[in-house]
Amino acid sequence: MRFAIVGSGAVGGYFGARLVQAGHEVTFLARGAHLEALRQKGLELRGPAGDITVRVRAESEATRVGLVDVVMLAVKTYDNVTALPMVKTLLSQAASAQSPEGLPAVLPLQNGVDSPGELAAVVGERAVLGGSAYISTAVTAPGVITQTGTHQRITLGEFFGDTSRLSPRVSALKEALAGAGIQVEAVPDARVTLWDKLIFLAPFAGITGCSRLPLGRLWSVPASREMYLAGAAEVARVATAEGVAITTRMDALERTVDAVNPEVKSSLLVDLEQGKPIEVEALMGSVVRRGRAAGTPTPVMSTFYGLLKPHEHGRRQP
Ligand SMILES: NC(=O)C1=CN([C@@H]2O[C@H](COP(=O)(O)OP(=O)(O)OC[C@H]3O[C@@H](n4cnc5c(N)ncnc54)[C@H](OP(=O)(O)O)[C@@H]3O)[C@@H](O)[C@H]2O)C=CC1
Ligand SMILES: CC(C)(CO)C(=O)C(=O)O
Repeated sequence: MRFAIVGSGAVGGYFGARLVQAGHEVTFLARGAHLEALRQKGLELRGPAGDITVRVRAESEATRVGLVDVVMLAVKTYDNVTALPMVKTLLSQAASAQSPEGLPAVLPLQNGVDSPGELAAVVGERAVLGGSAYISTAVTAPGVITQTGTHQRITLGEFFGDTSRLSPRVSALKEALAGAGIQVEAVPDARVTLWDKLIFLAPFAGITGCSRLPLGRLWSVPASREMYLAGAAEVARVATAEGVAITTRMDALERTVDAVNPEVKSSLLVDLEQGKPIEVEALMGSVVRRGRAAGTPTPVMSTFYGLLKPHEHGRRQP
């Protein structure tokens, strides 16, 4: 398959490199020193399974890519404003070459539940899938992506249209990903998995970000634990109010958090500590706005939102 990766950082770079290794035709859209490193030295993956370097095709301009079957969108959500026009260019180049399965398509791998809608506003619903990444990676130097732990998984499915069954294009993409050694789960309705992840992640990012503490210090304090669970219940109620058949059960969520390494910080807290912009809109703002629209109160998530919003741009100028 022909892939373009828009945002070749921690997530896009990792999964893109696995696809290159499996023989797929992959173009990495990147910028700055990372782009130069990808061109000069290739993409280096460091991790528990060993270190590898793959030679890659890296571009800064979407117009130079040519025909693709799948675009993976993996910039931070606050960079969608510059990334979505690139996705539009990539898909419009391939629009006349629609396959019987319904490709080309775009697979967002971002956190939160807003990305498919934001994409659809730019490229139309038909091309848009829903996806989530479960991995812990970071760009640790230009051209270098370091993985912590061994988990790496993509969940994908349809987000618009017929979400009652696995679509042919989801099945085709699942095969390509699985063939590249990526753990992959294909689901009929990606809205469910995106919301299930947000129920866990939004209050986790909120409480660790506001307290500047890793999970373990919070989870052992009953008042903090209650606050996390109240936030999670708010996100779950908003999902239900939107008609999404979430699968998260609160007792199971508690067990999930029990099992998380107590030293783990949310990526939002890591970004805050490093003075980087944070995905406060995609994680907290989205829940607050959607709750308001559905008439579902979100007092805990609104508190996280109000406390984190001033840090939205980090040290970057808005
Ligand atoms: N990292 C992880 O372990 C996980 C991340 N996620 C989610 O995945 C998404 C991506 O996160 P992550 O991979 O960590 O982010 P990164 O910052 O590591 O990677 C994003 C990359 O996209 C680049 N980029 C942004 N805008 C453009 C543009 N217009 N043109 C070219 N390149 C661009 C960035 O460049 P620059 O550095 O110059 O800004 C950066 O290299 C987020 O929504 C995150 O929440 C989900 C699960 C796990
Ligand atoms: C929960 C965690 C740390 C898992 O990698 C995550 O996805 C995030 O904080 O963004």
